Amino acid sequence: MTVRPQHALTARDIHKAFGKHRVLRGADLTVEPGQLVAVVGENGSGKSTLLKAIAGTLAVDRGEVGLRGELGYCPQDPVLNSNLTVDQHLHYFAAAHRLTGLERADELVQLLGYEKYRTTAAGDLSGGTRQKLNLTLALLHDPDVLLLDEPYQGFDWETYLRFWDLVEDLHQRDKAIVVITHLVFEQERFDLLADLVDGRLTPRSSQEKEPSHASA
Ligand SMILES: Nc1ncnc2c1ncn2[C@@H]1O[C@H](COP(=O)(O)OP(=O)(O)OP(=O)(O)O)[C@@H](O)[C@H]1O
Repeated sequence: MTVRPQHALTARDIHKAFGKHRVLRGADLTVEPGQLVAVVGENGSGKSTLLKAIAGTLAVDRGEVGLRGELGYCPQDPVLNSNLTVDQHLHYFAAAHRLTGLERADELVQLLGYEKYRTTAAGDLSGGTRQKLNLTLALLHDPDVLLLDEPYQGFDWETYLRFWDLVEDLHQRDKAIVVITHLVFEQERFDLLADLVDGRLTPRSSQEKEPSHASA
């Protein structure tokens, strides 16, 4: 008997208004393990609101979210403690995830190229380096479902390329990944592009790709 695997992520009929401003008006998204999805849309269309809703950091007015496995969420604005060093952040987050070692953290710090700032307080880091730490913290526990809100902001070109290598590695390892991006020229990287327009997501077929097995 073939058992259909559960989706990694499902968001159904998500509604969110701020006062009279109805930002999300029935957004649906389904992502399978091993699928890389881009959420695109104009400034203010509600992309960050959608990711916050899926991550559970923002209460929705209506709708349901289902996640399978562990979640890693990289918000647009780094949530860091200015007084703590990079290493302290890594230790605290590792402890919170009950990790026994810092191997993955070391790997990510090296890959993103900011080893020399490990003893620097987050408040003294540049914007790009803060973002590197933000991304490292989201990936530290090797989550199954990843929500990345414009994760490469402030990255130099070298780091930007390494970031996409990292995403490709996660993609190959069957992680379900949702990335908010404005970079339309990156669209060939994705299995699915979903346009957020008028509070709803519409899938966009990406060029000559194989038909996708997930849908927005
Ligand atoms: N806490 C809030 N209170 C009131 N309005 C909000 C709040 N958060 C977001 N909004 C409004 O909701 C709309 C969608 O914002 P959101 O940040 O989700 O858009 P976005 O698509 O991520 O934009 P960008 O591409 O500029 O990052 C905007 O008009 C924004 O001003």
